[in-house]
Amino acid sequence: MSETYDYLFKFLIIGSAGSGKSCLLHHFIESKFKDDSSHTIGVEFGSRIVNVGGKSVKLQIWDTAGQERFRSVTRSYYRGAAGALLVYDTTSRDSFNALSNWLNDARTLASPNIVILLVGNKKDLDEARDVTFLEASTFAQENELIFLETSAKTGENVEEAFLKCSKTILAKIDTGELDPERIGSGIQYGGPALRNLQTRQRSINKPDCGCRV
Ligand SMILES: Nc1nc2c(ncn2[C@@H]2O[C@H](COP(=O)(O)OP(=O)(O)OP(=O)(O)O)[C@@H](O)[C@H]2O)c(=O)[nH]1
Repeated sequence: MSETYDYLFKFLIIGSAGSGKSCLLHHFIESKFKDDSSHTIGVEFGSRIVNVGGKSVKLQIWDTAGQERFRSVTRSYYRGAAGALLVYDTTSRDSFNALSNWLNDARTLASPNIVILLVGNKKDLDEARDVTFLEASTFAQENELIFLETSAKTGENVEEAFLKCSKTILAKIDTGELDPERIGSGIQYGGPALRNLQTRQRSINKPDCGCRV
């Protein structure tokens, strides 16, 4: 069955091992907590169509391994991402301290206009909290990131994280700050918009691939 959507966005989930990236993806796709999650080997993939401000958007999401030994593999998936969830664990200062490195990788290896949402996960473990909301929101402000705390266990703010990132990308398309037609933008048109684009491409004698992610 063919899927119809207005846009397709390539998303990444990055951050330290054990911060809950796979559980966030699983909750977003399956609406439940993955309680037997083990370390990701390389990358995993999920996709879902969401409605954002009246537009249907297919999110193509790459969940990357946080372990250092997979860094060279995971880095190769950064290219052409439109959005990223940069995840730390609110109960782990080490995962918070590592954010600058992850951010640097995302900004240098993915699209320069990538929209990044900082996610403080494991919000449900408040008694074990090691990073305050205030210091993380200060970090987010200093680095021009959107910020949310989530729990992949209870599902709190999981949907919101993906939707907020998508909404920001759509707003940037509307203002012209992001150009879906730029190769490597991490954005594709779907449905009628894609057909129009392909017709235009054919008329100027370019290959009809429609693939811009
Ligand atoms: N209490 C609680 N535990 C969580 C939450 N999210 C993940 N976990 C647990 O944290 C551990 C690591 O979760 P994963 O999703 O596998 O972590 P990851 O970031 O994908 O790890 P890597 O694949 O190694 O990079 C698992 O034992 C999860 O059950 C959460 O929101 N709350």
